[in-house]
Amino acid sequence: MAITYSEAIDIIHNEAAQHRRIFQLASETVPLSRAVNRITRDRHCSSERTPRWDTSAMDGFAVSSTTIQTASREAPVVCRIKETIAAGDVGVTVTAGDDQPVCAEIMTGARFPAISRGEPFNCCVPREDTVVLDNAAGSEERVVHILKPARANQHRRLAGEDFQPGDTIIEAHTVIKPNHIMALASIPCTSVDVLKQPRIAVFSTGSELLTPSCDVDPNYQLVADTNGPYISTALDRLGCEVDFLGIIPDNAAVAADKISYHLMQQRYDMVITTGAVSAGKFDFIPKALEYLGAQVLFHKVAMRPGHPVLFAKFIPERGMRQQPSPTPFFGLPGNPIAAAACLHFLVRPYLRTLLLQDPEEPLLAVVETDPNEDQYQSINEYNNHKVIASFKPDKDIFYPGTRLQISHRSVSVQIVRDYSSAKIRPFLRADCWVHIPRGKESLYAGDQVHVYPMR
Ligand SMILES: Nc1nc2c(c(=O)[nH]1)N[C@H]1C(S)=C(S)[C@@H](COP(=O)(O)OP(=O)(O)OC[C@H]3O[C@@H](n4cnc5c(N)ncnc54)[C@H](O)[C@@H]3O)O[C@H]1N2
Ligand code: MOO
Repeated sequence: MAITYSEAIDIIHNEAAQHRRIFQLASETVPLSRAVNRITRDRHCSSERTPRWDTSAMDGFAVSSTTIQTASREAPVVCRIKETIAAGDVGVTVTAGDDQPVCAEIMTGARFPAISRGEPFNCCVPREDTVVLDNAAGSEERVVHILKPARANQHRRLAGEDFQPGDTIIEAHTVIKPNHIMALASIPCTSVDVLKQPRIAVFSTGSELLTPSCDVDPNYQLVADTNGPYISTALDRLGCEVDFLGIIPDNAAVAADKISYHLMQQRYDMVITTGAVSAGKFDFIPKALEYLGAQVLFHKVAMRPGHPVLFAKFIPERGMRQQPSPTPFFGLPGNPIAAAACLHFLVRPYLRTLLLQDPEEPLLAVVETDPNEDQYQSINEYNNHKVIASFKPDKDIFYPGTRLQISHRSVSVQIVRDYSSAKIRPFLRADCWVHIPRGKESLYAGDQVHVYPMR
């Protein structure tokens, strides 16, 4: 008897919550270059102001805006160039002259110079608004004709206008994205303490699956393994350390042996298989779990696709080297889109709870008809709203969809056409999942639904 999707989620949260302390305590320090997609253990704040000094935003000349306020093409203000300052140079003080205004040639990002006396340098005139004259014969000093006035602080980046000491760069327990890496590097930080990465063993099952090395006998209808690569790469993108451990043939004892070998090694925090969980003669996963003494937490969930999914835990044998905690096991269904849906809506919630993340927040979207699909447009009209799909209200449904338009207020979505849990072509067009909760019998154009982007 299948349990409901929300019952399944409760069981999953409950199990994952029992293990999350291990992940929190077993954090590690990684260089910034390997931190993307990992989860911070602590909040990171800037300890410095950035930029550390006032710097120039343009290549040009640091001057006092007062000195050049009358500058024009017809009557340029002529300044002596006393210094040339590159980004990264130490701070300099320009000696003021008695007869003629002075300035410093300054590059983008270079620190603004001080001046020994008089009006401070408070702006940069871009090189394009000046004419530099060659050295006069026998003179070391160059001069520049400033052709335009400038406001105070023009092209000048003030110290601390980016980060101030104490500004939060990233909160604790947050997934590190490339923009965090940029900000962390700027403060500067070279390594981060992150939560332990879940290590996951993935197997495909089925004697019909092609292995990369096998010779194809034309008498057999062999199937390419799509779940192994999909599940492994999707988990990798979620920040897990994944080992794809190959294909298990249709044999419960072989499966039990393979899984038990890895459980004994205590290398993995989770085991995932795809296939062999429904009602067929060769659906051996439940039998293999029995051999291994696993505790089945649920088998079959009222969801589509993914109905035959199985969740269990391996209880460690007494007397193992270190007494580990139970290892969770997900037996995802073999149909590729069912495996993908179960990964998103069952395995991911487990991992989020484990890694101290809140449940994924869906987007709210309006369902639209697909103008190329006339099948539903002629039938089932109700209040002028076209019926997009009808279903038995006894399960949660997850359709692959395509997001059409995002404005600041709404997203609209189309269900992909020709959907089937065994067909890969419609899934190729999808960029999100649409969740239709249990209890709904028809989906009308204009209905609001929850949408989960595929990443
Ligand atoms: N009598 C019943 N039959 C089926 C039921 C049911 O409740 N009663 N459930 C159906 C549903 S829903 C699904 S989903 C599938 C899932 O079955 P299994 O998890 O047992 O998967 P298999 O039978 O091993 O394979 C199903 C299908 O998927 C292909 N497959 C399997 N693994 C892979 C892979 N790694 N890459 C690509 N394709 C794979 C396999 O060749 C089969 O075609 O069961 C329904 N049947
Ligand atoms: O999980 Mo099955 O679709 O519902 O193929």
